Amino acid sequence: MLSVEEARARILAALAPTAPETVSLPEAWGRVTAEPVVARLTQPPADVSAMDGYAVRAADAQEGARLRVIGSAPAGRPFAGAVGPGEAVRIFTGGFLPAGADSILLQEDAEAGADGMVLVKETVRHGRWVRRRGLDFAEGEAVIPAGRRLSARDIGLAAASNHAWIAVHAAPRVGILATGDEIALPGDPIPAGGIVSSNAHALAALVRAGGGAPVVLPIAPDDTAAIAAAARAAQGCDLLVTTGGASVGDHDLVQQALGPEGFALDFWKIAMRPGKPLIFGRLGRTPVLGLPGNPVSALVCGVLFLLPALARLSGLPGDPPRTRRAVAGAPLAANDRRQDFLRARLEEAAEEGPPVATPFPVQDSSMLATLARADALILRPPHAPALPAGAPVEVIVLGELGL
Ligand SMILES: Nc1nc2c(c(=O)[nH]1)N[C@H]1C(S)=C(S)[C@@H](COP(=O)(O)OP(=O)(O)OC[C@H]3O[C@@H](n4cnc5c(N)ncnc54)[C@H](O)[C@@H]3O)O[C@H]1N2
Ligand code: MOO
Repeated sequence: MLSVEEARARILAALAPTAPETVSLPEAWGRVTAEPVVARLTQPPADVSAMDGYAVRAADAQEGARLRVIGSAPAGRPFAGAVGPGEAVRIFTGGFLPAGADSILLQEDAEAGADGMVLVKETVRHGRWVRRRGLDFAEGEAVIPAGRRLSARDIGLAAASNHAWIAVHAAPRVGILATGDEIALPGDPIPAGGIVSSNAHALAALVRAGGGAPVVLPIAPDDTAAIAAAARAAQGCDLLVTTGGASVGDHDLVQQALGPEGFALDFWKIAMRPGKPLIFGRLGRTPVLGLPGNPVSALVCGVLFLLPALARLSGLPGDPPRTRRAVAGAPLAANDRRQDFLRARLEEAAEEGPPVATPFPVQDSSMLATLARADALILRPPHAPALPAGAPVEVIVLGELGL
């Protein structure tokens, strides 16, 4: 059995970022830049006022001085002339600083007279309230690097630097194929001995959280021909994810079904719990991630392997999920050779210190309710010794992953 780290490394090594495409700014949020965004202008384009007030020469604007107001410079309508000695120009936030002026007299520090003069009530410091040309960024500057997932802030920056379109990696299309005779879609009639399929829906949501576009395929029964046909249909996807049929039972048919289709197995089985019978390989050009059917196993494998795979396909490195330090809220048993991921509640420490992670007492991999209520997964490395309550542990915080 492979370690979690080795399995993840092999999955990532087999994946390449999707091709770039050009999308409009509102579409670009959450996507990963395929090339740097280079500013097409300098911002601000000129020295501008940061406040409403008067553009003045600081040398003239001593407390008690009276300056002649010779014009006005609102944002978008620069004053054409120049400010000479003893003069001022009425200016508003964002207005271009007129020639000759070097500072702004704040409106609150001035008193306009009916005679076209303005009284300086507070001495003006040279350069005060002037935003220099290029303060924010300069034309030609790479304001956003390639390989960055675009935040709302980045979208604003791209717009300000005069880009209406951005080259990003295509959102990875992930085919999701749930298999099993016993499963039915929520709301559909449930066959005798059947259960409702939760995996496809949960995984589709996880794919969205990871920046991908889920393509949920119809459920395939435990029948090699049906599984093969469904998998063939999904070959246009950047990744095919199956759930169920990954284990050793007579009805666990994913490998049997895909074999004759030319499936090349990379590995099967990982030293982890839940999630041992994970399959990874390639069907033609399409990488295939075969997740176990147990709902918690499928989602935990989704966190550990599918999210990094989505990141890699999206143009990011595909780092493992970030772990944080916590302390055990209950004693933990010694672990065997499989790395364990325990569903746990996470609570702030009573006093200062790391949060407290308390595992749910029953960790059966069919139990979705405990997964939904869990805030975190406690990592228990292979062969970890028993730990008392209060001992330090590493946790993956599920909320941080958007799950
Ligand atoms: N003799 C052994 N039996 C099992 C082993 C083993 O090593 N030796 N491994 C166990 C482990 S661990 C897991 S995990 C499961 C994984 O099995 P499969 O991937 O083959 O999944 P299925 O057998 O098809 O289903 C398992 C379980 O999950 C339910 N299921 C399946 N699909 C869905 C779905 N879309 N939504 C909700 N629930 C689903 C299914 O009804 C089963 O109850 O194998 C163990 N057995
Ligand atoms: O690994 Mo299975 O996923 O333990 O239930």
